[in-house]
Amino acid sequence: MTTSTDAPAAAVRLSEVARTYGRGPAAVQALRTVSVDIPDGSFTAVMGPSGSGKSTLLQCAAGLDTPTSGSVRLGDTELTGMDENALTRLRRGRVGFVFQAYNLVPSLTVRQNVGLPLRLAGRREDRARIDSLLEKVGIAGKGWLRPAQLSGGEAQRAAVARALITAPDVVFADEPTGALDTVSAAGVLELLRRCVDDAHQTVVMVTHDPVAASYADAVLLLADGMIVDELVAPTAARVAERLSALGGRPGTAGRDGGRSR
Ligand SMILES: Nc1ncnc2c1ncn2[C@@H]1O[C@H](COP(=O)(O)OP(=O)(O)OP(=O)(O)O)[C@@H](O)[C@H]1O
Repeated sequence: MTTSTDAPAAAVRLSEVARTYGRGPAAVQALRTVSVDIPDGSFTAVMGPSGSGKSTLLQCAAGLDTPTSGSVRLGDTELTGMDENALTRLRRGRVGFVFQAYNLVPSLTVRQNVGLPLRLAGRREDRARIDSLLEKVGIAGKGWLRPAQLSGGEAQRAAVARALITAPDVVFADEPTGALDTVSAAGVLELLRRCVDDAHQTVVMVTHDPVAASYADAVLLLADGMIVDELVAPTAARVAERLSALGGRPGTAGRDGGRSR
C-alpha cells in the first residue's frame, strides 16, 4: 500500500475521494478525502468501526457509487465522469463482486449463476471455464443444484466462482464471510487468497473479522470517513488490538487464528 503520490502499478487509485449523503444539516460525510493506491496483485482488507465508511469506500472504488468529489481509477481507467452505461460495462468486464448475502439468483442452477456475468456482458457461455471454476472453488459436483440446496459455505464458493468468471482485474468483497461458520469462512478466504497468489488478481475486502483480515497483505483502517492507519502483514491479534483502540467491534479478537506470516 502506498500513498497516491508514489507510482507503482495500482489496480485501484482513490485520489481525494469524498462522499456525502444528503444535504444541509442532515448531510452525512461517509468519506472525507480518502487517497490510497491499492497495488496490482494484492489482497487488501478494509476495517473500521460501524459507520466508518467501509462499504462506501468499496462502492466508490468499484464504480457502484459516485464520489461527491475526487477521482477513482481502475488501472488506467478514470471512473470520474463516466456515464452509467460505460460504468456498467466496466463493472461487468473488469470487476467481480462477492457479498455477504451471496446474491445468487434462486431460480437458476449454480452453473447458470456462475455463467450469468458472461451472459450479461454479451459473451458466449464458456462451459469449460464454468467447470474449471466450480472445480477450483471446490463445488464441482453441485453445478446442477439451485442455490437453496447449497450450504452457506457452498453458496459463497459459488458466488466467488461467479465473481471470477469474467477474469476480473479486481474482486471486491463486502463481508464475504459475515454469514459463515469458521471452517466455511476459512475456505472462502483461502480462495480469495489464491486469486491473488495464483492468478495475480487484486482483492479488496471489507470485513469486521480480524481473522479474515489476517489473510490480507495489508489492512486499511477507517474511522469517521478517513483512513487512519494501515497494517502490513497483519496478524489477527494486531488487527483486533488496533481495531479496539479505534472503538471498533473486535469480532473474534480473542483467538489469534490468523495466518502467521
Ligand atoms: N445511501 C445512504 N444514504 C444516507 N446515508 C448513508 C447511505 N449509505 C451510507 N450512509 C451513511 O454513511 C456512513 C458510512 O456508511 P457505510 O455503510 O459506508 O459504513 P460501514 O463502515 O460500511 O458500516 P457497517 O460496518 O455498519 O456496515 C454511515 O453514517 C451511514 O449511515
